[in-house]
Amino acid sequence: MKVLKSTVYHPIDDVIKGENVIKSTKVYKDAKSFYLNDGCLDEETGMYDVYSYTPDTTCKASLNWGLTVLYPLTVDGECNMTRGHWHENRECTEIYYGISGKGLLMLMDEEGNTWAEEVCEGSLHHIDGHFAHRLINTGEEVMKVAACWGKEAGHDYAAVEAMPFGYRVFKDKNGKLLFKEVKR
Ligand SMILES: O=P(O)(O)OC[C@H]1O[C@](O)(CO)[C@@H](O)[C@@H]1O
Repeated sequence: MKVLKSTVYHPIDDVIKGENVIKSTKVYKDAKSFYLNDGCLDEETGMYDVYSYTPDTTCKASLNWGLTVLYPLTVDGECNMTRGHWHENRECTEIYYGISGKGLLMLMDEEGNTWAEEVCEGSLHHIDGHFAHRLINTGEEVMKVAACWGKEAGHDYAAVEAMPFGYRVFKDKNGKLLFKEVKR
């Protein structure tokens, strides 16, 4: 029997490396519209990195593997977060796996009801395809979260812009979290 080496590696304390892995970085100038106020950060500040491994296959139900690395920053007191999206294909679910750091997985249903799950090392999260999702780093360390989702899922950002998440998460000097309800 032929035994092959994997073409992709994801050491738990590192990032995904190998064939068909793409890294994208969101810098402040492209992320500032997500926040309530301008944090006056340098425009090129790296807010988060997303590594995506998309296997080379024609199978429609193929899965992607990803890693989000969210830096411990605040923007005028608001915790650093991903843009957030629904899947274009609401039948596609996603699983998140907390690797390190701590934060929240904010979820919102199609009526706008918003809640969150605590994300920490080892936490596993199933995201229903009908829920918008966003990661928020509420800690003092880099937050790393792995994800597995269907290649056919797509990203629907427009729906989140039309109906933003119901809360914003701020942190005071003592690290106490404050959840501010968004008026719609
Ligand atoms: O594009 P957004 O909303 O910033 O989200 C990035 C997220 O997208 C994914 O790559 C796939 O849903 C997640 O792993 C990651 O957290």
